Order: sequence, then C-alpha cells, then structure tokens
Amino acid sequence: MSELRGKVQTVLGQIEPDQLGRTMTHEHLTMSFECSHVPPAPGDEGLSLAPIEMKHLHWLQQNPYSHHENLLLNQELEAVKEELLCYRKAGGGTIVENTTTGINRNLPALKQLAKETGVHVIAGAGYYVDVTHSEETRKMTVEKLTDVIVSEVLHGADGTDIRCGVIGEIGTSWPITESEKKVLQATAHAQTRLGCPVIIHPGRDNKAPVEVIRILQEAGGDISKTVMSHLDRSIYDHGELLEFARMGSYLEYDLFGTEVLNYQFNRNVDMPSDSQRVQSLKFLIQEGYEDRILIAHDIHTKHRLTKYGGHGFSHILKNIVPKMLSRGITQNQVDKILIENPKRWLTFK
Ligand SMILES: CCC(=O)NCCS(=O)(=O)O
Repeated sequence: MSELRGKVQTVLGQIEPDQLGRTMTHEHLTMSFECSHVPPAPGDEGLSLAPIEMKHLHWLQQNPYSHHENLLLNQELEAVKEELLCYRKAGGGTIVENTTTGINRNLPALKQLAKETGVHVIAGAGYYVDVTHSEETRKMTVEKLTDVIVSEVLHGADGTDIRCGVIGEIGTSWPITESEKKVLQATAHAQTRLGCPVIIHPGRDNKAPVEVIRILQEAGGDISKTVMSHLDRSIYDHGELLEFARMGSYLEYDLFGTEVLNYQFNRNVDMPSDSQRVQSLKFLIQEGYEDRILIAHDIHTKHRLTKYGGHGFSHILKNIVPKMLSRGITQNQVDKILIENPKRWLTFK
C-alpha cells in the first residue's frame, strides 16, 4: 500500500483517475532502438543509410529496423510535440510512455512535452530486454533491482525528481534470460510494495506471454493489474488466446498502424492488418473480455510519425474507432477500451 493509492502518477505529478480521458497505453515519445537493428538484405545496404525520402518510403515501411536513422525517434521532439497537439485536438487525453532503461528514457523531455501540449504523460520504470542490460544491472540481486524500481516510482528516475507512474515496458526475450527473470521477479516485488500498474513486452513467441505471467505469479505479482503487450504479433490462435486471457492480465493490441508483409523480427509471423486487429478485439468482446482490452500504436520509430508519411498518434482515434463502430463494437465498449480500462489499470491500489 502506498501514498499513491487511488491516484494516477504523471510526469507532472499525481492526478485523479477521472482526469485521464482517452488513453493510449503503449507509446514512445522519445527513445532509440539501435539495440534492435536488423541488417539490410543484400543489395539494400545503400537504402539503409540513405536519408528518408518519399521514393524510399515503401521500402522503409517494410524494413523499418534496417534503416539506422529511422531507429532514432529521440531526434524528433519537435515533430512529436506537433503530433501530441493533434492527438489532443482529436480527443486524446493521456499517453503511457513505455520507454525504460536501455532504450534512452528521457524524463525531462517527457515533462516538457506534457507541459507544452497539455497531454498527460505517464512514464515507465524498470528495464528493457536483456541485450540492453548493463553489466551493473546483470550483477544486481532481485532485492536491489526491486529497490531501484520502487525508487523510480516514489522518488524519480535517472537522477531527476520526475517519477514514473507504471512499471514497464519490462522487456523479455525468448527464451527469457536469467537477467530478465530477475527483473520480472523484482517487478512483482515492487508491484506488491506499491500497488502499481505493470506492463510487459513479451518475447516473440506464442509461449512467451504465458511464461512471463507464470514468473510474475510465482513472485507474488498482481496479474489483474498487469498488461501483456504486443498480442498482435504473439498469439494468433483463438483457442490459445482464450487460454491466455483466462490468466487474468489486460490484453493489449498495440501495433495499430503497423501493416507489413514480413515481420522483420520473426519471419514465421504473419503480422495482422488493422482490420484483423479489430476482428480480434471483437472476438475478445464476444468472449466476455471487454473489461480487459487495451489498444495503442506503440510508435517507436520515425517512419510512423506523420512527418514521415506515417499514421501518427491519432490513427486510433481518427480511423480505428470508426472502424470498430462499423464492425458492431458499441460506443460503450469503445469507451471501456479507451477510457475505463486504462483508468482502472493506471490507478494505484
Ligand atoms: C521499444 C519498442 C518495442 O519494443 N516495440 C515492440 C516491437 S515488436 O517486438 O512488437 O515488434
């Protein structure tokens, strides 16, 4: 139980849950993704180093992780500010900014963006995937990792007094590494101390979400206050999806706007289209999970910003919501997904 009980914690301080409004629960406003660079196909080396231009846009959209500059979202604070102003105009209230240690979290920039745009921004505590763990992180005990995470929420992170309002996205690979397992255990322990929301990045395998939840459960985590991200590219089979849903976490479809022929991180995966994502939401609603669904775009590269011909942070509000309504999802269910479910998740217990 903490002093934050009943509140939501933004980078500008605590607010009442009713102030959140429509919320994207998984975005990045500034980060670098160099840890995930994918070497270009033979013959494409030139494209991977070329400046971003209209004539290369299709290649970039299909090969986003092979273009060095595309991975540096942290160079685009001005464009992101413009995007947030549009997001607010489109009816958006809050962004959960999931950048954790390892991919260049920048809390002063988040605070500035929140001040300048009026969008509530909630920052993430903890660590991204193993390849970004420092030697110091790897050597830490679960107890020490827990103390760091708790302190990022209660006192501030990265040498600032800016406090995180969720733990995550906590990064895991497949298979889960020893260092990631310790971070997951620390996450559960910190959650027990704080009563706070947790959000997980699972490894790219259909068994990964279940395995992560088991580790959190064994360490005493509150699964009902935990989000499993990236279900779009993790679990496709409806039977498997229902089995996972029964474990009790929030179910997040957070790659809206990503439409690719080949998913660069796992060629075995057929990345769903936005229409197929909406079908999955409808399926989960029909199965009784409308109180557990969350959605977002997970923007983490330049090419998805409107400045570079991308869909931007307002795509869900402007395009996906009308599509949901046209496919028989009710306004009340849309409001649950965009307002009520995020509010319940983000409020400290
Ligand atoms: C830091 C951004 C991130 O992890 N995004 C997830 C991309 S994917 O693994 O779902 O492709």
